[in-house]
Amino acid sequence: MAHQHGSPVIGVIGGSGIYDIPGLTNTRWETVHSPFGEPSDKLMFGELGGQAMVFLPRHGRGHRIPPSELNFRANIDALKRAGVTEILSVSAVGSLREDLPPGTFVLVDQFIDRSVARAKSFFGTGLVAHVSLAHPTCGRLRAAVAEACAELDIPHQVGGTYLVMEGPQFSTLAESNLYRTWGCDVIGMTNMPEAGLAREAEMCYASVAMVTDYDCWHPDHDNVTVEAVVKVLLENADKGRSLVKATVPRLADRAGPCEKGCQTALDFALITHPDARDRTLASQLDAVAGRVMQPPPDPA
Ligand SMILES: CSC[C@H]1O[C@H](OP(=O)(O)O)[C@H](O)[C@@H]1O
Ligand SMILES: Nc1ncnc2[nH]cnc12
Repeated sequence: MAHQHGSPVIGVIGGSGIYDIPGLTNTRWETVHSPFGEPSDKLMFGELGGQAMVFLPRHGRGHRIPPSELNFRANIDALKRAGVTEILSVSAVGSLREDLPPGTFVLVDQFIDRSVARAKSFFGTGLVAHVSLAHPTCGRLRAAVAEACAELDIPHQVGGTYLVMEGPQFSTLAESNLYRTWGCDVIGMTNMPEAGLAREAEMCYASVAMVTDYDCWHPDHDNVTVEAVVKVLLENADKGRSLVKATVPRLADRAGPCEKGCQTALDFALITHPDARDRTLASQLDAVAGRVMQPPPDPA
């Protein structure tokens, strides 16, 4: 699917509890290959109210893949190849604040990344790039999600800091308390490097964090378990899906590239001289960085 500016294509990455989006029309599951490896699953192409969209279950259908084994690069690269311009991520998170009880949706604007065992960039030796992550999520996309939350009467907070932990074990009490002193709002295991890679791929990225538990710091609540997370997710997954359905049509008439600069993030990011570029890496980056790469010179 080649992308034309003026026709946004929304990609939804569904986290724990969101393995499909019922109600899409003209759907088909398709394998999309990436030079960075295999994405978590096939991509589901479809339409919502006449708006093209693509869905990817982050952990694969059946929740097969743990956070540290997710191929974030393949997932983002595959969505880019599928023509996606804006990514809406839906995730389960623990709350680090009393006033964000289970059932609240936090529209994340910042991350503290404590993940340690993940490939964090598409770029590397032979093609070095540094993009800005000062504002790691897209304000334009977040505003559309906020409007949809208000319309659907979903309890939500616009803005919030998501602490990314490596997992798969949940936090210790000392860690949970530390993250609270850092001013973090919610905790999860997946939004980084996902958001950073979306920025490198010049795609808008917004994160809807659905609070499922109080992690392990709250004296009046049990420590988080998968059972508790799944129970709250089952109560909230329909709201998450409705939110996607209410957000996607709001983006249909947004012509042109994002004014926040997400879709021009690579304009001043590449630092390796064209003559010094690694041809293999450059060719793998055709989808992510093709817009800004001069073809490497032929060897003499
Ligand atoms: C099932 S609890 C832990 C699991 O849930 C979250 O996943 P996602 O962000 O994809 O919804 C969390 O990050 C962990 O991966
Ligand atoms: N408390 C928690 N910590 C990490 N990831 C989570 N996903 C849902 N709840 C979580």
